[in-house]
Amino acid sequence: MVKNITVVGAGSWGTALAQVLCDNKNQVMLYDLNADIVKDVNENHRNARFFEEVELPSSLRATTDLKEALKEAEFILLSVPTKVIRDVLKTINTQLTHKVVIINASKGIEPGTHKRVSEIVMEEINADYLEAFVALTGPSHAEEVIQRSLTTVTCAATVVDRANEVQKMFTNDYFRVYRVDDLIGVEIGGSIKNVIALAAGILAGLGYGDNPKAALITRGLVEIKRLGVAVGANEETFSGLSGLGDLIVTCTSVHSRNWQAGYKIGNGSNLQEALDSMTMVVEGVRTCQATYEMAQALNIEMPIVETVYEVIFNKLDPREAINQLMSREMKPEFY
Ligand SMILES: NC(=O)C1=CN([C@@H]2O[C@H](COP(=O)(O)OP(=O)(O)OC[C@H]3O[C@@H](n4cnc5c(N)ncnc54)[C@H](O)[C@@H]3O)[C@@H](O)[C@H]2O)C=CC1
Ligand SMILES: O=C(CO)COP(=O)(O)O
Repeated sequence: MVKNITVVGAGSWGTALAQVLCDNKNQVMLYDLNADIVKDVNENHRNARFFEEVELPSSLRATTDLKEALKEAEFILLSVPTKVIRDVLKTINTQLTHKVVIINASKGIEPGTHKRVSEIVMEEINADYLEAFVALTGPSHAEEVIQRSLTTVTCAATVVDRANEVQKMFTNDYFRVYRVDDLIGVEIGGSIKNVIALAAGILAGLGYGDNPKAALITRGLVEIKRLGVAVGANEETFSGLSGLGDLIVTCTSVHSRNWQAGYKIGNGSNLQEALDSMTMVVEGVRTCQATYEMAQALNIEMPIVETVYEVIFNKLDPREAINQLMSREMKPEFY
């Protein structure tokens, strides 16, 4: 059955997911503050800011008018940087006149509050208008999804039936959605992998090869799992698409914005220079702050996250950072 979906954020991820939904014959409206993007989608069936060569489905519409965008929406798909999510939700809340399902595709944890996006949604959207929350996450770079290249992700929901529905809405011959009953786990895995991806980029920028990359992915996953289990996630979730899967793709792909920012830092830029040279959001920076705070507050050992924090926020020299990690006290691999 045709669904009516409003995608909030016409960046690279929102646009790629909107195309999947259009391919599946849904009615899709993109909402963005950027009037040039909206005009480009409506007039040229393109979003040249992010995908120069791609012709988008002609059924895809876009608007800068949030009220208009929400009028018919049964589902709202969030794909804006997590830094703006709370404010965007506050505005959405003032405009809603009917119940919606909110699907979140953004990845991050809020510094200070340590809230996941599902928790921010519950705080900001009037419960009378929120039918369910669904997280959609996994190894999926927009640059490949927009080419309709094979991709698998997973979803987790506050209402099981809605996870089934979202699976059906998105799944087709190139995009396959699993489901998992662990909202905390998928949100933690999808967010903290970006911090480890910054580290992977730093290593590459310093000229290191595959051995430390494999070590970083493996030990990074241990840290993500430690924190995740401490805040109520199931350990098994981290072996899945939202955990290991997303960690692999973000630590190994040149498409990754977090990897790219890390690479510039490894190459000698400071954080600000690295961010200034990027046009897209680098979520790992804010999530590094949040994860570092959580690790301190919960007394959880996260040496890689702490090291990334020292490099990006306190200007610790990346080579010295690696020396410190490599010379930590010897211990068993599992304890
Ligand atoms: N790009 C990717 O391959 C993937 C991205 N994600 C996540 O999706 C989220 C968005 O990422 P990208 O699409 O890469 O970001 P992006 O930087 O490409 O686009 C963000 C879009 O949000 C819009 N925006 C910013 N503030 C807004 C507001 N207040 N109201 C409406 N629109 C606003 C911007 O104009 C821009 O078009 C991030 O959390 C990212 O981690 C998740 C999976 C894949
Ligand atoms: O989450 C992503 C891939 O699954 C996107 O990661 P980047 O934001 O680092 O590009």
